[in-house]
Amino acid sequence: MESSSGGKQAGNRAPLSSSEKLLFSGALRHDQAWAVHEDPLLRMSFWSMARQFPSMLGLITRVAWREDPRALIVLMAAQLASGAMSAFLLVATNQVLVHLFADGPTPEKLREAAPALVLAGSSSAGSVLLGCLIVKTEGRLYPKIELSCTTTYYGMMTRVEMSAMEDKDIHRRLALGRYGTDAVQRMLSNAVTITSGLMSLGAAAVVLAALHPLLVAALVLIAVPRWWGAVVVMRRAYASRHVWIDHRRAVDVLLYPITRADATPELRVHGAGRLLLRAQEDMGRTAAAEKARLAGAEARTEIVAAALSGTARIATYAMLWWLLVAGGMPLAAAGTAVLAIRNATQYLNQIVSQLNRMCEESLYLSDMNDSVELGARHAIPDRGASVEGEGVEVVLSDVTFRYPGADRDALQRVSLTVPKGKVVALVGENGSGKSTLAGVISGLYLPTAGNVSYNGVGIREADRRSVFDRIALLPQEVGCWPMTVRANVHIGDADRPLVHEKVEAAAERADIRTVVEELPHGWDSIAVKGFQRGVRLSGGQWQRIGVARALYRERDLLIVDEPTAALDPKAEIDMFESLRSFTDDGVTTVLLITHRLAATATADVIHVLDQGRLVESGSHTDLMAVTGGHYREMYELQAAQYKTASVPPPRKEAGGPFEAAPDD
Ligand SMILES: Nc1ncnc2c1ncn2[C@@H]1O[C@H](COP(=O)(O)OP(=O)(O)OP(=O)(O)O)[C@@H](O)[C@H]1O
Repeated sequence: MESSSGGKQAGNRAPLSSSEKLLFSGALRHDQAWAVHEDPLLRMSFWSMARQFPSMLGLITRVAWREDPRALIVLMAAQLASGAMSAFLLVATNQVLVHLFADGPTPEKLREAAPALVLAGSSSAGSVLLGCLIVKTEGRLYPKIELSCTTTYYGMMTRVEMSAMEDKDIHRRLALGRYGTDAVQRMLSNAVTITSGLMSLGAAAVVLAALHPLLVAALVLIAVPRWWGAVVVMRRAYASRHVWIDHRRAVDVLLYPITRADATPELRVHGAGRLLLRAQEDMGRTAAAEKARLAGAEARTEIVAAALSGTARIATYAMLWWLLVAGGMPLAAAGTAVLAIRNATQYLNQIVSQLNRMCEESLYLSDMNDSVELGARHAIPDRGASVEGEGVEVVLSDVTFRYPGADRDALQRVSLTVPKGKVVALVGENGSGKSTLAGVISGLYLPTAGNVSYNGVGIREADRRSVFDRIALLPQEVGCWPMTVRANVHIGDADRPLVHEKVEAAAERADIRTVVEELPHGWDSIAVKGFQRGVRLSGGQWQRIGVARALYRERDLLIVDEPTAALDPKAEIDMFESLRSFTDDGVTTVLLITHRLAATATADVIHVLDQGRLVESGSHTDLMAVTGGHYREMYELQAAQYKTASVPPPRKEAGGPFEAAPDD
């Protein structure tokens, strides 16, 4: 019955507000892990959850065993003992009641009840101590499990092939695993509570069965409506949460830009802020109405469950009455039965609610296991032949590359050599495949067909770490890490110890040292606003940090993709001169991707790409000699832009402020 109500809730979407229609052309639905699990959770029934419990317990126990077997043993033993304490407490309570309800003078009854009282007190004290031991052991075990899962998961993510990250489905499955790192800890906590609950419930059931077998049946009758109510309410809570989360996140999406400094001018000048505020009010009202409707439904379910359970309870007390009067049950046994039923109902509620949560967490944990396995299948191999020798020569033979899911090749049968100690330029129109080719040359992408070799070692046979170890990258978009400016340079060679003098030298060559040293906190400035010592660097300054990072790395092949896009003209000229000088040692190679053809003119070799094909190669002079050639055409187009002899005069408007003085 619970699954059907869950399904009904899933269909109960809050009505669309006019703001959602205006801004999102419908409801803004998120593509997140919880959204992926929405339907499975809503379909899950209590019985399917109960059936899954042993396998979930197995899953979590294996993780805990791997991290700290001793803590796991202590935890399990403490739980068993805690269940035993519950049983002792009930039995002792029963004995106390037997003695108190017996005939005879009160002092004597109390004396006889004393051993049972001591047992009851010891059991309670034992339960408390065991509870403390459980808390302490959990505190020892949980962080270890979380740390290990986090390290495993993020470690896997850093080793996955780029092409797997580019594959939408693989990336989505990999990314889903992120939620499992927290889930594992919560799941263990759920498992602990459920196991303790089951132990205590078992103890209560044994005591009830010993008092009278019918009492166990009565317990089930009392409990079933409560379980039903709890599960229905929880299913609705899921549905409500998902409706509400989408809404709330949509509101967050709207409100977030208001807090951002870079959005401020448009918000104020264009009135965008008022539009966003109106939208959040509008959507907030819709969400509130939906929540109120769900709260009403929950109240009705509670009433039905309480009425059914209450009726069963009355019937149980009537049965106890009958057993007392006609069946010869002692009053003490009836008292114990009432206590056992009350305790058992509490344990049941606890088990249902924790089981429900555990099922949700288990979906995230199995996502994490799935993504770690998937990541291992797509991991960059960490063994193979090492790339030896001074400098590196890269040879591409008939390389074709297609991005996962793309319907055409980004590179088609490209063959070229990137020789040692030279400046090699890659040019071509937007989308012609330059960055893709740089990705293939750097070993980030494996060719779909053809081969790439480094000093004669093929990419498929090479130990990729030794390929990466030969390369320094300066990508189009420099990574802006939320750490100090110093660390932002050092991250270029993160496997080696930080050497501040080297950081300074690299910054000097990248012409950013003075800028950094003039910051209020110098090299200790955090390169993101919003933190203490935080600073905001400009686009051009970040580009120079990127250059410093690549220089700090000091490797044989420096790949620079559009290094000057954010630089002013003087900095651009300096940058190209500086790049050229790196090859002076005759070993370092610079692979330069740029649209500024004035810079490529001094390159040793220029490769021209067009729609993924290599169409021309040679020096500037060679390529300019090709009549109707791609390179020559592009070069002449750019050169023409700078011949600015004929800047158009301002438009004449009668009486306007820029009207030229009439010729006399
Ligand atoms: N991650 C990706 N997934 C799918 N297709 C991609 C991806 N990156 C690039 N492409 C496609 O591959 C082709 C080559 O893109 P690439 O970025 O290599 O061109 P480019 O010459 O560097 O362009 P630009 O000068 O604009 O930087 C383009 O058609 C582009 O749409």
